Amino acid sequence: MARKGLLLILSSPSGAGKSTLTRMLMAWDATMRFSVSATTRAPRPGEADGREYFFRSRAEFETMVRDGQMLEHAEVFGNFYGTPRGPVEANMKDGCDTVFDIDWQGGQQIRNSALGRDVVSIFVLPPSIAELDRRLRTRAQDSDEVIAGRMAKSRDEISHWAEYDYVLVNRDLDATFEQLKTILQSERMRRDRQPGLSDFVRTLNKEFEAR
Ligand SMILES: Nc1ncnc2c1ncn2[C@@H]1O[C@H](COP(=O)(O)OP(=O)(O)OP(=O)(O)O)[C@@H](O)[C@H]1O
Ligand SMILES: Nc1nc2c(ncn2[C@@H]2O[C@H](COP(=O)(O)O)[C@@H](O)[C@H]2O)c(=O)[nH]1
Repeated sequence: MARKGLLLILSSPSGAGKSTLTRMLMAWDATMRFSVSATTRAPRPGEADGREYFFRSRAEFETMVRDGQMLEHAEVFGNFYGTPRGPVEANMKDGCDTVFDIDWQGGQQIRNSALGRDVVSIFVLPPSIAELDRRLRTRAQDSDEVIAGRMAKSRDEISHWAEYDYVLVNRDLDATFEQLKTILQSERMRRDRQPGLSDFVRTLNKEFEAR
């Protein structure tokens, strides 16, 4: 049986560090594929179309939804975000794992979809609300108004933590990344144990028979 790709979903309140952790994971594991979302929000300085996001107009986004091209989509902080279905299905077919940086609404939709059995979901919490605010400010990518809006929504996002398989408190970045790698390695072992071990146990049984 061909190996199935895992769907590793990372969610958190804005600024807790999931994009940073996702980038670290992509740099660490060359086989991991990043699900590039489509969004109607404007690009930040340094963001490129097709790399961080597919930047689309509202009309283009609505067409993608209407044509069934989205695996999930949601309104987040006044903009639309969605996961294009095609690349995720291609990754699964190739037996490659995919990492998603999406909010709780998207996490819920993918978990409840036909692909839900292959989901491993991780919620990232900030060490404190003051630190969350500090991280959004020091990232220096959003206006004060946008930051205030994101902080106001963070309580609601955090209220979904218990829906996730794993919860990480991102205090020290390197320590959190170690935990993330441990989760991935364990989940890969669980997925791979059947095909590999069946052959090995058959060999052990032959040894029993030869005694
Ligand atoms: N453990 C940490 N300690 C200190 N700073 C951190 C830590 N983790 C991430 N950061 C910093 O916090 C800021 C926000 O991180 P990041 O952009 O990854 O958050 P996010 O959860 O992806 O936010 P969004 O949902 O808005 O995309 C960045 O400047 C990042 O470098
Ligand atoms: N439901 C989805 N949420 C998504 C997707 N892509 C990103 N996001 C989430 O939106 C917020 C804001 O992101 P930002 O890049 O503007 O800071 C954050 O929580 C992302 O995780 C998606 O495809 N679907």
